[in-house]
This record gives sequence, C-alpha cells and structure tokens, in this order.
Amino acid sequence: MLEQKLNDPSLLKQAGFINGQWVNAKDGKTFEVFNPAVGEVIANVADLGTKETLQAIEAAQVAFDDWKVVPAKQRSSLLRRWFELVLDHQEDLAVIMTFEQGKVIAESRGEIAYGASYIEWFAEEAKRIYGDVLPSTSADRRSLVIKQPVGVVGAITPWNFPNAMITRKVAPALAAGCTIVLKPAAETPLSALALAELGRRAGIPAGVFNVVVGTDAKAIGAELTSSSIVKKITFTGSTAVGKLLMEQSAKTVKKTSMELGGNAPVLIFEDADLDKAVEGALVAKFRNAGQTCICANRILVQDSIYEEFISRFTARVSEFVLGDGVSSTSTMGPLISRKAVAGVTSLVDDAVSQGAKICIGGSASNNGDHFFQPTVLRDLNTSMRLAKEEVFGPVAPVFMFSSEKEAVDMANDTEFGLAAYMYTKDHSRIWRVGEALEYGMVGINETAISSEMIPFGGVKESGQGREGSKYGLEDYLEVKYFCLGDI
Ligand SMILES: NC(=O)c1ccc[n+]([C@@H]2O[C@H](COP(=O)([O-])OP(=O)(O)OC[C@H]3O[C@@H](n4cnc5c(N)ncnc54)[C@H](O)[C@@H]3O)[C@@H](O)[C@H]2O)c1
Ligand SMILES: O=C[C@H](O)CS(=O)(=O)O
Repeated sequence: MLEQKLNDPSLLKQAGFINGQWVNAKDGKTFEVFNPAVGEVIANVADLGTKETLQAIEAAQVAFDDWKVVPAKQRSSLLRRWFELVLDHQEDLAVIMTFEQGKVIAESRGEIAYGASYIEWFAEEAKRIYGDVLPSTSADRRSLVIKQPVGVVGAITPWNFPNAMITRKVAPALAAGCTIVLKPAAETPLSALALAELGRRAGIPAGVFNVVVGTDAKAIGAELTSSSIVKKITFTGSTAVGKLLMEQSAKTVKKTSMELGGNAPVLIFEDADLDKAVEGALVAKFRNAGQTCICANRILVQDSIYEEFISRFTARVSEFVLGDGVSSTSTMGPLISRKAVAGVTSLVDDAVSQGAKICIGGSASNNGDHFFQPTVLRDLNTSMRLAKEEVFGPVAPVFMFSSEKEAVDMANDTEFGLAAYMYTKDHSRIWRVGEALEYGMVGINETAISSEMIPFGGVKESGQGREGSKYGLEDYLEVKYFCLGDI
C-alpha cells in the first residue's frame, strides 16, 4: 500500500482542495489512480466536475480581493515556507510520484527538487515586481507605470512532470498576487494534492490555491475557459488541447500561456566531441522513459560519423535496466499507459515497414503491460511518422545528413519549436546554426538545459509565453499607466 511507504501518510490526499477544505464530489463519484509499473490501484480520488469547478473559481475570486493586497514580502515569506516544506518532504513526494507516474525514484527525487526550485525562485521574484516612472510628455504632467496581478488564473497540467509543471505555474501566480484553480492530469492527481496540503501547512490562505481533480477534463476546462471571473489560462500539455483551450478562452479574451508539444532535434556534426554527444543524446532521449516535451525526438548525425555514433550510442542504450521505478536497480520505468505503449509501437512499426532498421529494442517489453524496450533505429527517411510526430517514449530515431544546410532544414521541418540541441566545436557554426534554428531553446554541447532560472518555452506550435526566469512573472501581471495632470 502506498501510504505504508510514506513517512507522513497524511500527505496522501484523495479529495479535491477548494477554499482551504478537502472536498468530495457532490455526487460522491470517485476515480481510480493506477501504478503504471504494476497496474495496481493505489488510490480512489474524488471525481469533481463542473459544479465543483465553479465553486473553486468563486473561492479564488473571493480570496483574490485579500491576496492581491498582501504585501509582496509577506507573499514571499509564505512561498519560502512552502518551498521549505516541499524539500522537507522530498522523499515522500518522490515516492508518491513514482507510484502514480512511474518514473524511477532517482528522477522523482530530482523532479521534487526541480519543482521546489520554482517556488524558491518566485518567492524571491515576488519582491522584485517593479514599475516605471516615464519621461514627461509635458511640463504639467507626469507618467508612470505600476504592475498588478491579472486576477484569478485557471491552470491545467500534464502527467509527465506532476510536481514541477504545477509549481512552475502556481509559484509565479501567487508571487504576482493572483489566485489559482488547478486541474492536474487524472493520471497523477496525488502529487498535486500533496503540494496543496503542504501549501496549506505553509499558511497560504484558503481560496488562493485550489485543486480540482477529476476525469472529465473537457467539462472542467470548459468551466475554466468560459468563466468571466477567470482572467488567464495557463496550460501545459499537447498542442491539440492547447489550441482548443485558446479557442475557448478567446470568447472572454483571456490571457493565455501555452507550454505545448515538441519535436526536438539533436544535430551532431562531424567535429563534435563524440563522447559528449553520445552522453548528451542519451540523457535528452531517455529521461522519464522519453516522456518529456524536450526529449530528443530526432537525432541527426553527419554522414562521416554516423556508423561510429550508432555503435557507441547503441552500446550505451543496451545498459538500461527496465523495471519498477521504486527499485534502486531500475534505470528506466514504464510508460504512463497501455495506450502510450500502443502509440510508440505504431511509430516504430511505421518506420520499419518503410525500411528503417532496429539496432536495439523495437517493441513492448515483457516486463509488464506498460513497458517499452529502449530502442534505437537507423536508416530512416523523413517521410516516416517518426520524423514528424512526438514519440513520447524511449525510441531514438537516428537520421543521417551530409551538409550543415541539410541539417538545419531537417531540424526546422516541423510545426513544433520548443527545444533543439547541437554538438560542434566550431564557434562560427554555433552562431550560424543557433540563429537559424526555429526553436525557443537551444542547447549547445549540452542537453540538460532546464532550470528555474531560464525562460522555458517555445515558438511556432510549441506554445507562447515563458515559465521560470525573470520572464516567467510577466505572464501573471498587467501593466497600468498613470497620467498625473495639473502638476
Ligand atoms: N511545453 C512543455 O513545457 C510541456 C511539458 C510537459 C508536457 N508537454 C506536452 O504534453 C503532452 C503530453 O502530456 P499529456 O498527454 O498529459 O497532454 P494532454 O494535452 O493530453 O493533457 C494535458 C492536460 O490537459 C487536460 N486535458 C485534456 N483534454 C482536455 C480538454 N478538452 N479540456 C481541458 N483539459 C484537457 C488533461 O486532463 C491534462 O490535465 C506532450 O505533447 C508534451 O510535449 C509540454
Ligand atoms: O516535459 C516537459 C518538461 O518541461 C521538461 S523539463 O523537466 O522542464 O526539462
């Protein structure tokens, strides 16, 4: 049982969190949460819907009137306390995450630290929300700008990073003086509810941070996007759903922040440090069993080093140990669902049917229903689905290119533009290729590019807005201009 694994079993919450209270569904409905590694039910969580979402929005509106005038330093202190409590409970939060999402425990511990870093960062940024005094337009008037919170925020988050994708939204929202209604993914509600419990213990006032858990994402999302009380929607998830939410938000002209899908290329040029390129591509591809938005979705290798790269990379991939993420011997966990395994399988089968060769792996593993073998494919062409679609699984398609121009054209031949990576020692090439790549983030001889201090986000159909860094707060603030006459 999950609670028996926890030092503090009271962190395991199975109800929604609205206006500082744990609430069950008005109709008493619940839904099951599964451990993807073993297929066991680990929790039965309240299945909230439209009525409870409206209740949460109204609570957030009432709370906003008080929260927006809490001095920045006090908001900062509350966020700092929340940060400290998250780190104090890092192990329990990591165990909860591995049980409901499947990632290996070391990665879960890492995500808790990463998620906490956003709370720490925005606790600090809360005290740096500055306005401007502008040059006068005439002798008898003065112009100035203040910044104010946008208001009630609706947030919808994915299952692949069930802690950090939440704190990356809730922390800046609260730092700016906004209140928030969060709908986490139904696959991973427990991490969100544990964060809400620790926020409550930190002293974050009732109604400021609300969590609506439920399986009817469409209904909850419709309520959040149609309400005139909700002034902003912040979403992390697939591009298809992001487009839908943007459409729904247009009717009330909401601000939107969108962190959407990716199709990250790794460009490995013949002058690259091949050891670094192999290790970088390995991390970029197989983190969270390939289920991250900035995973290496295509590995593009220059023809003269293609065989050497394939040999070294495949050797390293053969070292992964598939298994239950709670086991310290496992280095890769399951995918989130059987549907995910089927999706990855169809992408591999499509490539092989068109002539791609399997270097290692290539099919679902017999470890259990949700496992897929770490896979390397070679001899691919750009007509294959793997060249266009987000894999979201442990499959590394290695494409070949001849010239720098061909590499850039291949890399940019996608509607996505989140992250891209390149390995080269040529500094002129770094600037030429870096500026030509149509992506929001570019890793150069490095693929571990994420932190709370950088502007995370993409261009094209990978989204709009940035999360983290000094830029991440602006999405939760409105600029107000004062014109002082009769001076
Ligand atoms: N850019 C980023 O920072 C980032 C981070 C993580 C994941 N992602 C992307 O998310 C996708 C994988 O996550 P996923 O499968 O959870 O994505 P998803 O879009 O299916 O679901 C994301 C969230 O949206 C909700 N949702 C689904 N349909 C909805 C609807 N009609 N109305 C309202 N809410 C709805 C889901 O319940 C979930 O909470 C991938 O495309 C990945 O690239 C992007
Ligand atoms: O999956 C998307 C995450 O944003 C990736 S990261 O952990 O922020 O690098």
